[in-house]
Amino acid sequence: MLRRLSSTSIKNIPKNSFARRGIITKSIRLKCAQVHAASPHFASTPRWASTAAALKISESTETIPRSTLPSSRIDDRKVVIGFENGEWARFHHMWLRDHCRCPQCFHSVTKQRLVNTFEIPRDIKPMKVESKPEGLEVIWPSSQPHVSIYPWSWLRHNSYDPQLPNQQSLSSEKILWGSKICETPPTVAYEDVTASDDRGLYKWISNVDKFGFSFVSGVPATTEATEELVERIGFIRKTQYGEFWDFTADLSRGDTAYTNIALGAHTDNTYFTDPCGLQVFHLLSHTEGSGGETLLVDGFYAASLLKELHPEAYEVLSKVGVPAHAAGEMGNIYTPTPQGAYPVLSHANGELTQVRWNNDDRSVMNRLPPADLEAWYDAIRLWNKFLTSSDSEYWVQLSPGTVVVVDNHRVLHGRSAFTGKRRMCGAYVGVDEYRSKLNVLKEKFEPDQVSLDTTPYGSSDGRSVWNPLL
Ligand SMILES: C[N+](C)(C)CCCC[C@H](N)C(=O)O
Ligand SMILES: O=C(O)CCC(=O)C(=O)O
Repeated sequence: MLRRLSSTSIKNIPKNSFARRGIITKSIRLKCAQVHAASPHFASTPRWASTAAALKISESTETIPRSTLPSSRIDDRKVVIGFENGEWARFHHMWLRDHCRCPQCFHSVTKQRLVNTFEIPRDIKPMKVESKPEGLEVIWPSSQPHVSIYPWSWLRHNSYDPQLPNQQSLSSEKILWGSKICETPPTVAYEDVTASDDRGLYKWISNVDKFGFSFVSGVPATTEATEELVERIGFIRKTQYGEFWDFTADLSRGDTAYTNIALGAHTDNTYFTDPCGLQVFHLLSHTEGSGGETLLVDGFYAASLLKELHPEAYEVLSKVGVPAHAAGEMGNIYTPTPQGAYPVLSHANGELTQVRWNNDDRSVMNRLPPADLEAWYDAIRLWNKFLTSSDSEYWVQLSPGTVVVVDNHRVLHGRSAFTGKRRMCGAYVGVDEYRSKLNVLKEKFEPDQVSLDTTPYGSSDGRSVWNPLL
């Protein structure tokens, strides 16, 4: 959830002035601090609060005695854990047995479940539970002889009844940006990204995770070096345009990218069920002409402004599916499955997770109830207004040696028209390959507390079976 904490609601801002020049707004997760340059559009410069809200579950009616270990007791269908700080959580017996991660129940190398969930009696109940230093020990009934141990930090992280606060958030903060990002664009040097210790690679991918894009400077202006760089993130995603592309304005493929016309801010692959995660561009040369500037727009930033100032339009863009196609070559007609199922703004758990927008590739809007049609067009007009505002647009002239990688689920890209001979190369990487690499590098450089707490007795290969991502 991206929220801004401020003493002045943004709603006091005049309806049509949406520029938040220079705001860099971080998502609010467990802590929030806002950095912003007061915008002339603000009726009054809001004081951004910074707060680290740590709420305590005070639902418990029990006063659980403080002790060096959490308390544990068996209820009729759940085990109740009383943590040292007074918080408590309950876990169903069935859930505990299903989540045993001893070597018999969970493959310690493949990290796959071995226990047969469906042979666990629905009314299974522990014979005994005991609080041990390494975690909750559960002794299951002799009819189902088994002893399980659940690390305390893992139980707390996975609490669901209730879900305890302050669990280390596994999703990282997002820094939303407008045109002022041009002052400090996220950049990592090629020599760092290609260093064998992967620290620079982690910095690069972390930039993408945080900002939705990042440059790499000092890259040899060759397809070979660029391809190798992309593959440090993950294998290249092959599409109807090939694998690693080296393209120019020759219409060699049935898409306007292979022309010299201007392309408005868009995300690629809206015609795929699963649009690529990353898109990499490296301008190798541009001679005998001009133009061809690259446009980047933070779709999450634009969406956050739309949500604040035109919540009804935000709602429409979050609900109405948009059909799309790629049909520029006789050998294929791509449409997502199901066609028209995916809105401009997708959400999960109430959070904006993906922007899908390419008005050029949009097919016929033939599923809208007639009464909603004008509202949808009004919504995309507002959306376009936010995307194309000088406050949102970040124009940058790429040059040989500078690679840009873009999170195609968040940042829109485009280009200005150009003349002359322009050669661009790059590739797609799947969203899961990108996120997997980020997970692996986080595990290496910034391991989460649960993994740290449990690795001593939860891993055979350096990856804890209690890793909270599993
Ligand atoms: C392969 N390369 C990136 C050069 C061009 C791909 C065309 C992308 C298409 N216009 C879309 O919006 O998905
Ligand atoms: O040529 C460019 O700079 C970008 C082309 C483009 O938008 C694309 O290939 O998706």
